[in-house]
Amino acid sequence: MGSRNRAMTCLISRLYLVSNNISSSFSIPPSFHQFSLIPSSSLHFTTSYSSNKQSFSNLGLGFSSSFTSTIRGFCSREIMSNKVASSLENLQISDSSSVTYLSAKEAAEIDEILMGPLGFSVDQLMELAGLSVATSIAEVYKPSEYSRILVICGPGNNGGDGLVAARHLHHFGYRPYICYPKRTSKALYTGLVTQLESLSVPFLSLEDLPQDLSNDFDVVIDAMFGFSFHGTPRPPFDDLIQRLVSLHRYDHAHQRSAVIASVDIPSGWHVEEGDIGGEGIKPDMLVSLTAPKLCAKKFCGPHHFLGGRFVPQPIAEKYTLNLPSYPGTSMCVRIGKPPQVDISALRENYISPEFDKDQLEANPIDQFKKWFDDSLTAGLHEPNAMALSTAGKDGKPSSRMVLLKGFDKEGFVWYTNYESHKGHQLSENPHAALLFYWDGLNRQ
Ligand SMILES: NC(=O)C1=CN([C@@H]2O[C@H](COP(=O)(O)OP(=O)(O)OC[C@H]3O[C@@H](n4cnc5c(N)ncnc54)[C@H](O)[C@@H]3O)[C@@H](O)[C@H]2O)[C@H](O)CC1
Ligand SMILES: [K+]
Repeated sequence: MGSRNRAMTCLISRLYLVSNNISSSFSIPPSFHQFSLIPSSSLHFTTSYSSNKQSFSNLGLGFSSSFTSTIRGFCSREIMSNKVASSLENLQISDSSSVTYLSAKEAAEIDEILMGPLGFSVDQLMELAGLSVATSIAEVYKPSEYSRILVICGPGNNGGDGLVAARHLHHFGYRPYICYPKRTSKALYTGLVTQLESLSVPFLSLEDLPQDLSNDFDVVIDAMFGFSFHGTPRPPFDDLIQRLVSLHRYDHAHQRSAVIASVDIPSGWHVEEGDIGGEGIKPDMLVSLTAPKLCAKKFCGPHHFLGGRFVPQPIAEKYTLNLPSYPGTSMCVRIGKPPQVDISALRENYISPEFDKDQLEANPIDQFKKWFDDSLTAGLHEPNAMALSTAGKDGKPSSRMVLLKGFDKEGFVWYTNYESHKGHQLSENPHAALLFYWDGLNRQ
């Protein structure tokens, strides 16, 4: 007990249609082709279950004799197509080839405009930049596997972003360590250091750092230099950059090495030309801020994110910025294609509380209600989404997602058009199956 397999009890495995008169009251609204009024009538299923707990997996549900004829328009085709178009636009813009890249001069100009006529303070922008870095890391590297994070901070604002990111990562459940060898005495920076010290985040000196960073850290955040870097790196950053370069070599020699996440620019790279000699660091993640700089075109790692969700319209217009939209309330958005993955390795090890037959409600609908309430309380996304599987008289099965519209002792209700594929299949063969998948509760 305790494993996902056992906890995932199959609550309803088969629906049984008692009545065959489905076709009796089909009515397709005349405007169907214009308004996509999908539900012209409801298919209403009722249960005929056994109180014997053993028979759960053979639960039989019957077709309701009280056949309701509900018509519910939910979306006009025009609205739908606008929505689809705008999501497709976002997808296209996420293609890195259409995104705007800034020169070092443009990036510095934008900074000046933001902090001049547009009324922002550097503290504000740095806070948002650092939060974007922390959320980007949290999107890809989960604290359960990548808890130990070394943040190497440089002398300028890029270093400040690193200090802010470390604070947020601490609150997200990671264990950050800071290496900040060239500190400035400005109040903004001393404040950031005090905040981290008050959280007992350790500061490591250069001497404290192990030569091989992979032994002690899962992620190294490169917050050494941003868009004001020029020339070749001076000590002690030259050596620190070399340690990150060796991580890449380590990666080839061993199975697992610490991953590198660079803030805005991979440190040591030319801001516009990129890794000129080809001997620089090769980050796994790059979090571009405001808009990617030209060097980001040369970034080949698997995770490119954009952060700094503070660009006002006047700036976007002046620099004709073409950037991906941030989803919902997110502080970061992925640029470009998601990384190629080995599908066979996509597997989570679920650990669930024990669950056995003694805990089951005698009435399967009561059990369903318990679990459905749990999924609502947990705030799961669309807990009423269910896979409906049907097969026509040819026996070929089809599955699709539909939304549960209600349930009671009589059964489960959803709406469909009688002329739909599922409508036809159900009229030919009244057997069907429903499956709910409540991710996050490890239940189906
Ligand atoms: N609008 C935004 O997107 C914001 C971005 N932020 C971050 O700020 C950096 C740019 O910060 P800035 O202070 O201008 O410069 P850097 O951090 O890149 O570094 C300047 C620092 O480095 C020294 N330096 C330059 N070259 C070398 C070298 N070859 N060797 C050693 N040291 C060097 C220089 O003397 C300075 O001391 C941007 O990239 C974002 O990360 C803001 O946080 C918010 C707004
Ligand atoms: K950097």
